[in-house]
Amino acid sequence: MKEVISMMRIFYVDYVLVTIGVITSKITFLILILSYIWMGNTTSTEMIFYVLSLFQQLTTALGIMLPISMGKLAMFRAAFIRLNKMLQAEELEKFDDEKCTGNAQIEAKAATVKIEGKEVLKDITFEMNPGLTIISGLVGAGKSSLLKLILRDYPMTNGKLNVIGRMSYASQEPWLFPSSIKQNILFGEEYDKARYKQVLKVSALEYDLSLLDNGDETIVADRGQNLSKGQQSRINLARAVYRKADIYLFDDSLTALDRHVQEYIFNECIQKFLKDKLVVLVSQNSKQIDRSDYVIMMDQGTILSSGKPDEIDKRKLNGIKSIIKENVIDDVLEEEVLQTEQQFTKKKVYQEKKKEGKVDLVVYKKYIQYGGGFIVFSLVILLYILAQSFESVSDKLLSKWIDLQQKVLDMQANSTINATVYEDTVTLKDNTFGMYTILTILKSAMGLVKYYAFLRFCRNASIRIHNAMSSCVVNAEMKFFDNHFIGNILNRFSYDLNNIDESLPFIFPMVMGVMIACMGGIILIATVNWLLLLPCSVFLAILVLMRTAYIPTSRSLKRLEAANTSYFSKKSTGWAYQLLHGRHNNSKGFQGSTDPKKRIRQASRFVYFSIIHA
Ligand SMILES: Nc1ncnc2c1ncn2[C@@H]1O[C@H](COP(=O)(O)OP(=O)(O)OP(=O)(O)O)[C@@H](O)[C@H]1O
Repeated sequence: MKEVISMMRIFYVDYVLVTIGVITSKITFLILILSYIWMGNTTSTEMIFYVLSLFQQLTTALGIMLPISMGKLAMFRAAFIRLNKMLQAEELEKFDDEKCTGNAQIEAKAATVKIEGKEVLKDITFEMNPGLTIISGLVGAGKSSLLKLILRDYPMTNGKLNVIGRMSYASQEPWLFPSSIKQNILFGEEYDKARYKQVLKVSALEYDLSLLDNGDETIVADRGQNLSKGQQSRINLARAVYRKADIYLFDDSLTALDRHVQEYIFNECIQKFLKDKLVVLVSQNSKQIDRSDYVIMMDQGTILSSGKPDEIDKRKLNGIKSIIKENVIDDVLEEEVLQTEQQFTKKKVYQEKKKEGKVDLVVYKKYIQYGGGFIVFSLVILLYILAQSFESVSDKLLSKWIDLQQKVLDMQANSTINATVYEDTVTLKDNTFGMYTILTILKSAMGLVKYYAFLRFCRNASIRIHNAMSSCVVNAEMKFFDNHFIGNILNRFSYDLNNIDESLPFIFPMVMGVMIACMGGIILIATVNWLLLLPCSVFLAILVLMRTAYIPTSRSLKRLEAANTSYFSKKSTGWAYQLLHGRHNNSKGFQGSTDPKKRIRQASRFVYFSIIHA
């Protein structure tokens, strides 16, 4: 609500500037003509209206565009300052990991990490070389923190860390973004068909994808709701494996999988596919520990013991083993995974669709109701009609006054003219001018009043729509959030509300102004010479024809853009996650130019602007 009020203030300032510009230009025109006549020049109605039409063009540039540009300049300044502040923000330490080096090593010496005053890692010393290193330990021992230290996500307070080689990381919580499964795996990396197929195989995804109608083109819903936990984990893992790297860091990536799948991935992926790489796996599985090359056991942020599996302190290993999930738990998990996997093809998720045809009348009706109702809306329209009547009558009076002025000048030149007739003409001329001046002031005041009334109407509508939407979303059943992408919901609050809050108050008065001005113009023309209505109706017919071609096209393009914008809104939530957890992958992530939704959105936007200017 505060935002809407602030935005409306900007509009008020914009419109006051524009109205002042328009009023000033009208008064300037009046002074210009007066000065011209008072200097003894003769005029005619044709000439005055010709000058008026030229003056109106000047008014557009100086009275409308200039004040608006000044307002936009202020907005540009504010945006520029904010952007600059963001660009000047402190950066994380950079390290070049663009290319694989072919050799890999991680070495830490007395590394300590302190977060918010707490020592998360203490005096960590190790050396990891190609082969499988398993980090094990109790819950909260510091395993994930150690991976984050290697990724340089956690800053070191003491000690040294040296990482050689390109890294790839799979987080403990599977992270998926709303796009196809394929895009989730590629994550901006080049598509290599052979490697991709191989990765699907070693990540045990081939069978799952064969169950889906669209295979790997199936869209992943928000938080991967249409996938089982196991499938999410495997896609998360496949993404890390697909990336060509020297070092692979897997944070508890296999735990959510059933026993057989765990074993399959451990054998096929970790032990075979990545056999020459430096692989770090967080695991508490004793079988995996036994088959690793190097083990680091952690407790309370320190390394309890490290070395080859048969070298490490068995007593400590036994302590760890006791908390390892037993097969009984694995079996329960397996059953759960199977159940969810059976459901997975049945789940229906709402898909954004482009609407067709005209906007329903009920939409306009609702908007008017939110703005204050039909009576308020009629009053606003009445103000517009009143302002236009003043405008038309003042134009008429102007032409009458010019004719009378000319008549008076002619009478002054002709000495035989009757004095009473002369005086009557002068009085009529002065009265006409008086009326014209009053109407010019009135129409200027009416211009301000009508804009203010309209903006208040729009502001009320915006606030009420916003409140109604918020209350609907807040009170919605959980099912609503399960079936709708968060991006769709966000899109309603950002893109769509933005159109209502910002575009409508600007465009609607313009449309009404032009419509009523056209009607006023036609009436004025009819009062001068009704025969002029004939060419007028030809132009009107051409305009209506152009409108019938333009409106459906622009409406359709706007809908296309909106339908594809939701996709970006939902990705933006992924972006935040990527910033937190995927930064180290240095991935191009969502920038992939192959994204069809992105292309459709950009193309529809471009065509829309092109047809507006055409
Ligand atoms: N960003 C952080 N801010 C504050 N404390 C943190 C942060 N990261 C980790 N810690 C703390 O450090 C300790 C180790 O956490 P970490 O997640 O590394 O443990 P873990 O061994 O991976 O646990 P789990 O097996 O449950 O994943 C915990 O006590 C945790 O609260």
